[in-house]
Amino acid sequence: MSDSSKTRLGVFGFGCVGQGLYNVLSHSKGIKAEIRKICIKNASKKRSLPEHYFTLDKNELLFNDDIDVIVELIDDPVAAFEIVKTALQNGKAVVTANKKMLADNFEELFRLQLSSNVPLLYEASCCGCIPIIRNLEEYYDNDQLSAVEGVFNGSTNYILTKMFRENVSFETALSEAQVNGFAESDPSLDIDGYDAKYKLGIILAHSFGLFVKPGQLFNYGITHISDFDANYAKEKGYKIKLIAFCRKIGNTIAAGVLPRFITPESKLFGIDYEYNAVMVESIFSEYQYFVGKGAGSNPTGSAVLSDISALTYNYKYEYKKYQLHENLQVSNDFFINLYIRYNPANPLPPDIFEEVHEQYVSHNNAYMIGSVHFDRLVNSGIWEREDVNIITAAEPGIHGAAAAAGKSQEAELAISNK
Ligand SMILES: NC(=O)C1=CN([C@@H]2O[C@H](COP(=O)(O)OP(=O)(O)OC[C@H]3O[C@@H](n4cnc5c(N)ncnc54)[C@H](OP(=O)(O)O)[C@@H]3O)[C@@H](O)[C@H]2O)C=CC1
Ligand SMILES: N[C@@H](CC=O)C(=O)O
Repeated sequence: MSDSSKTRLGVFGFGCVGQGLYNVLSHSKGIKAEIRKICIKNASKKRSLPEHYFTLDKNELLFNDDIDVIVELIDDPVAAFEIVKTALQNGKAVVTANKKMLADNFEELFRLQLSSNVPLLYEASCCGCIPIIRNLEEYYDNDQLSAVEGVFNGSTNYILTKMFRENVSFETALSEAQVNGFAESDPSLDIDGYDAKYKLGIILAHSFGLFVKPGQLFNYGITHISDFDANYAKEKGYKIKLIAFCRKIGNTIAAGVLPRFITPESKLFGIDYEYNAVMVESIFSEYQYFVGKGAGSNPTGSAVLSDISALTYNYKYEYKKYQLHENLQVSNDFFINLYIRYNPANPLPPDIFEEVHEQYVSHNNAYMIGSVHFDRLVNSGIWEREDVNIITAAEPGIHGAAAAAGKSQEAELAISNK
């Protein structure tokens, strides 16, 4: 017999996260919730729960009066969007972990929450069990944020840690990330920086009130990192981590996903394996760091459970930064310090660097480090070249055109004063 005082859950998906949710829920004492039905895709898979839990028919959950909350944990973003939309339209609150589905349809889902007055929660979609979205919504509701950045993808961090700390090959480390359930079903989403970008899109809405399509943000992954790049990092005492960043510069937000050299002094240096970290920089509270497992069955299941619990006290996102109506926009009109390694037989376009701080040329490899206008980088297409790798310098020096103009004026003055 079921207890009618419990929140009744209809769960889509019983893979890594779905099973994590089941496990965490069955060990949680405080929460009054029970799984009523689980919709899966493949009838032939062996399941760890009795058969009566499962169905292949989504309508058995979506149009079931005995189900209060839909928990969407599938790996198909298109099917997930239909499920989430139908649930909200039919008055069922939704919890999801699906960052691609959210990022692709964010504004529509925001408007659907308003028109249906039904909550959609998605803490698990960003950085596993780190409670970043609710903190951005609640704790930082009045503090003015200047930047949010960090390690937003567990698989790439796991792969880079394995490569750097244990000398494991990229391929072996990736297959371990897959076996552990960290990687997406299509792992190119992880290693090419798309997954981190989807999370960045969600974080942009809760940090700066912006709804940005994934196509508006530049992402560059970790697949181009060569032995030469790894040795360069090791000689300097650096690690390499995939970093998602957004930084307010005047009325624009500089944002993107790129690998970055991390110095031992950085708080991100010790964030290894599947751990994620989010640095929040704000005017009044200054720097704060959130650290936790960014992927995996139980950590992600616990973030999903936390949202289910939040629904029991009628929590919903208010999109407080969006309500501020600040005149902000994401733009590539900013400067950033980059390391660009290339084959000296195929030189870089001459105008790619604004200023060169360091350069090296040998028979097979060359690199330059210096300040690059981000829009010029994006439009150059050099990021498509097989011989090129791009890593943000240890001091990213992200700044706007005004600061750059000020700097060159200063330089001119310094020269004329000599
Ligand atoms: N793994 C992780 O660490 C994290 C994952 N996420 C996100 O959580 C979601 C789930 O990931 P994960 O558990 O790893 O994925 P898995 O591949 O482990 O599991 C996917 C599940 O979805 C089911 N499924 C797929 N399509 C449908 C459909 N159309 N209808 C019903 N069920 C369907 C599959 O069914 P069947 O079992 O029959 O094949 C399977 O049970 C993804 O959006 C992912 O990005 C978020 C944070 C962390
Ligand atoms: N594939 C993702 C899973 C969690 O979001 C990752 O590796 O971070």
